[in-house]
Amino acid sequence: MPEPYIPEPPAAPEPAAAGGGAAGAHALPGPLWKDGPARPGCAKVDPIITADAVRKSFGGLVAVDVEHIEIPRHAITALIGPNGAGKTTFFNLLTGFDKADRGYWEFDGARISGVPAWKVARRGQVRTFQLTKAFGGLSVLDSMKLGARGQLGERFWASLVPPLWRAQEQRIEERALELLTQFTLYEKRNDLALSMSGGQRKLLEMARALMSDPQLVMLDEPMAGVNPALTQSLLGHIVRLKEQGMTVVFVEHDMHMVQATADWVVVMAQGKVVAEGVPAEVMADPIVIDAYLGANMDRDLHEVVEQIRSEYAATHPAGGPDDAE
Ligand SMILES: Nc1ncnc2c1ncn2[C@@H]1O[C@H](COP(=O)(O)OP(=O)(O)OP(=O)(O)O)[C@@H](O)[C@H]1O
Repeated sequence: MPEPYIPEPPAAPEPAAAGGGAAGAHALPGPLWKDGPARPGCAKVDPIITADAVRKSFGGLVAVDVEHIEIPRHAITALIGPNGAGKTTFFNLLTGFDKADRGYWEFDGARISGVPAWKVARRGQVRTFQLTKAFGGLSVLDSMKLGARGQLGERFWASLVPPLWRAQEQRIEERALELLTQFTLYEKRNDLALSMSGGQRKLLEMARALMSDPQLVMLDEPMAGVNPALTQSLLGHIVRLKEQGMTVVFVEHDMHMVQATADWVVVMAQGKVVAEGVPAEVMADPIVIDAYLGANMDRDLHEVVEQIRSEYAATHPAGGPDDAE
């Protein structure tokens, strides 16, 4: 289980780099944002998502209240924040899995607010879930095939022309096997998906999301409940998605993972975006530290860390027993 992290200001944070990115191995070609210092809602050079006045409440509780946000294209953005900050709810809204009270958002220049999840996915924006979805009694390969977009075989006219759907079926199977190989799950292709470890199911979910050749992949706590060996492998896969030209947004509690992977960090607290920027600067931001510690600043830090750890453990059961790959 990943441990929650209380950010500590680094001794000398790096100034905003021209590339705006984190790990040098996969540096970006140019800055991600425009006009002055990074701040909540700052304009991006090339946003893939733009959202305005997004609000969602549950009874009297305002879970999400985001004024304006832009997600940079071809970058890895980490969405962080304390438990209950509204991260998953915001994911659900952007991907059409939940309905906002109000708000407008665009994906790749076209409105997708109010668009249902399956249509959002068809347009090229897919997501995975914090707790891996049930795969029913399907084999690994069959659950991959279900992730394919626009299967001709499902269409009436195509069903009248068997060669058409056969060709489509074959392409889908080839793509599934290719992705299973990439995600080191090829040997498991005929196993029941349910028989796999929690970490392997996370890999399968990520691989399945790619069956529709998305432009944007949103991962909700991809590393939660995953053992350290598989965590490294998942990190590698996330970085590779960007190298393959995709944009990635992921929710993560472990700041070491965020620093190792993200080019950009968005911090939510109490439903709002309270900070944005490159990882080193965001971690040093007193607003971020305050968001994590809240009203606990006067308490012993170890005591606070232990409390947050136990709260996190109680609300985030492991996804299942983990095997190494
Ligand atoms: N279906 C729901 N019904 C009622 N309240 C909800 C519902 N979903 C979320 N909430 C509440 O909305 C707030 C934001 O929850 P959300 O799960 O989005 O936060 P989060 O930042 O993803 O938290 P975590 O890091 O613990 O997963 C919380 O107070 C939560 O209890």
